[in-house]
Amino acid sequence: MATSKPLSRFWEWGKNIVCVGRNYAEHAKEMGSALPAEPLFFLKPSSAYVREGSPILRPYYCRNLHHEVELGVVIGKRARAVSQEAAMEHVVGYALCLDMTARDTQEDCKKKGLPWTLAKGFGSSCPVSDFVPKEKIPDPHKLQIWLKVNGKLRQEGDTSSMIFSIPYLISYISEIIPLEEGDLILTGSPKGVGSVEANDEIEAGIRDVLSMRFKVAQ
Ligand SMILES: O=C([O-])CC(=O)C(=O)O
Ligand SMILES: [Mg+2]
Repeated sequence: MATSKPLSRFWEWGKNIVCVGRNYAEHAKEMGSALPAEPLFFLKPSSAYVREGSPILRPYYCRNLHHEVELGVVIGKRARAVSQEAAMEHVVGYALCLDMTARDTQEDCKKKGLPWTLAKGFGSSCPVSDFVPKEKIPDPHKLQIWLKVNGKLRQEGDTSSMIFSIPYLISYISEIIPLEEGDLILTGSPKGVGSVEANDEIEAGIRDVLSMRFKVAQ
């Protein structure tokens, strides 16, 4: 049974990967997008996970693969229409995640009014770090997340700049999508997203907590 596995291996049995978009004003601005009045979200399949040691694969139809570094929130207890006040009781921990995006495909989908699945949901579109238990992060809204490509800093953001807080996101999403143990919420990317090529090395981290490395392959 899935739930008998230790939580530190959530990516092996996590079901839903819910990704929040435009949750940092400066990233919405760099994309030329309006600020959302309510959270915008989309899904990745659970087969999108990649762990360190395996490469991020660029889908064959993509010519502009972008990195987005995001704080991931791991759900530890089923959440259905939970209040903001109760939301954090449903969190068991965190992970650092990359929302890998076929940016050219996404632009095309936006123009045609099509869903973002091809742009956001391909295999290996969700690299994840080790699981970090909730106790290790006293305040998830006071974290600095960063990302380097080939040693050069590209993204640096503070989770205090999120437009919608983690309790708000859990409450809002759980009214629409029942969240289950092992599900992961990606909380959106700060500014500085950009392209990666085959053989590039992405390093990303949560300052004072963890870092991770991934190679990009064709
Ligand atoms: O593709 C986008 O810009 C939306 C998104 O995922 C984010 O803001 O993290
Ligand atoms: Mg994103």
